[in-house]
Amino acid sequence: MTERVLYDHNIIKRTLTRIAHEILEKGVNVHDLVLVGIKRRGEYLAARLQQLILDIEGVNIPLESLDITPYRDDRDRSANLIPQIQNSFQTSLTDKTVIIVDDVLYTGRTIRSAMDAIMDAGRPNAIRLAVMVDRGHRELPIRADFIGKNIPTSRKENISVYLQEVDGIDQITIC
Ligand SMILES: O=P(O)(O)OC[C@H]1O[C@H](OP(=O)(O)OP(=O)(O)O)[C@H](O)[C@@H]1O
Ligand SMILES: O=c1cc[nH]c(=O)[nH]1
Repeated sequence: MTERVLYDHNIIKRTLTRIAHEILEKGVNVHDLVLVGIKRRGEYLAARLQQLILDIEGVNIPLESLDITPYRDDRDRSANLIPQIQNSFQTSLTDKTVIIVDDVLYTGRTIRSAMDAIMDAGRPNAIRLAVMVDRGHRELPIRADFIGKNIPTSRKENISVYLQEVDGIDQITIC
């Protein structure tokens, strides 16, 4: 199938700026926020949000990245991988408002894994979710609090979020 560009660099930039403002408008104390970007592209989106919030509010919010692999529901459960991740956050998440950041929200399984990893590391006051694209087809009762673009898809379609830091270009495509 042909790959079609839906959104370019300018729209991605504008969308992230809007999400940064929405996060700040939510009424939480900006000093209680922690961003957790899901590897791999969520990590870079979270870093961009961190910079935007610094530009807007003058506050440098802690940024963490998370590899959810040990928490996947299709992992080999005989391998005892979970303890390795328990101390992987530099920032204490207890009593914080943790904002998980990812590029695409689909079945919701990645976010379920991320929430388990976060809960194993501490007891946040709240966990919120920011995604660049919500493509639907949830298999779990998970929704995003901050959504860049809602892109209705069929299961056969594929959404790709390309980022400068990883792919050398910013664009969102469907194929
Ligand atoms: O809601 P879900 O069904 O869990 O899907 C969303 C996840 O799928 C993609 O990651 P993928 O597993 O393809 O790995 P990648 O980040 O390396 O692209 C995407 O980056 C999200 O993290
Ligand atoms: O736990 C997970 C995470 C992502 N994808 C899955 O299928 N399971």
